[in-house]
Amino acid sequence: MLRSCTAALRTLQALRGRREGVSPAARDPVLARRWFSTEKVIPKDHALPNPSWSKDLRLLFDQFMKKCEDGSWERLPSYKSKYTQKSEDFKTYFLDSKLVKEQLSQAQLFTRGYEDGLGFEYVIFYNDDEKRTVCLFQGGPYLQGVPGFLHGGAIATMIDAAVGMCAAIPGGIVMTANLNINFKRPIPLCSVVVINSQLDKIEGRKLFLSCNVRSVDEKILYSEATGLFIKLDPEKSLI
Ligand SMILES: CCCCCCCC(=O)SCCNC(=O)CCNC(=O)[C@H](O)C(C)(C)COP(=O)(O)OP(=O)(O)OC[C@H]1O[C@@H](n2cnc3c(N)ncnc32)[C@H](O)[C@@H]1OP(=O)(O)O
Repeated sequence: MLRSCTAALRTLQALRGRREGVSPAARDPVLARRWFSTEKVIPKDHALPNPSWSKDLRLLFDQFMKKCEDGSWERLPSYKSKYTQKSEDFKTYFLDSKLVKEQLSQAQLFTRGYEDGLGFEYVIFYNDDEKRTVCLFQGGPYLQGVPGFLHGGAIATMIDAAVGMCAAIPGGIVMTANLNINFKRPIPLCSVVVINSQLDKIEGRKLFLSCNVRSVDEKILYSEATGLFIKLDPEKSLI
């Protein structure tokens, strides 16, 4: 815990130490090359190890990557901001698509908005046969609620994201209609937990899911949740 917190704080200090009044491109030759080059920038996949990841998180990541080798599990990539077909599909549910386009150009995925190690560090794996996801999550120092522990809203966010992926893969364009969480034990800051999500049933446009959050050794049950996700109706606008 201490080591991953230290790595996160080092990132923060490095950011704070940057000289003021100098553009990011002037500070960073790699960034400058990207800005002034015509080559296409490949978005960074954040669901991969970085120096802030603790030993526990790396170990679990390696175990799941092994499980991916026979194709039963799949690692889901994750981007800060990436304009995908899904973003395009979502647009059709908004009346004012010009406004949406402007907003989307600046938009970032909420769970990827922090520098490495400070907020949500996670990777989600999906098993299609079992219609379930496993999310390996390390909550950084910026997610504190009660001193030393994760904020309930941060836990809810991560559960929503993990369960949401479990619903979105079979369901397509879905939104959370209901999320019910029981917080049973506080989660220590910078520790690693495993979020297991399961698709229980589909009734028309409704997808019912359940979820639990456990310690790496599975001995502690931190939270349990159920979620209802609704597949959007192409005939209905959201606004
Ligand atoms: C890949 C992404 C991962 C990230 C995951 C993050 C996901 C999110 O956080 S989404 C953001 C939070 N959610 C929202 O903002 C959604 C706000 N809600 C809405 O827009 C709408 O209520 C919406 C789209 C969910 C459903 O609206 P609509 O399509 O009109 O459905 P509607 O016709 O009212 O209901 C469909 C069925 O669901 C049921 N239902 C809808 N809402 C609920 C609810 N809260 N509880 C129980 N049942 C519900 C209805 O009773 C109906 O059931 P039936 O078919 O049996 O009659």
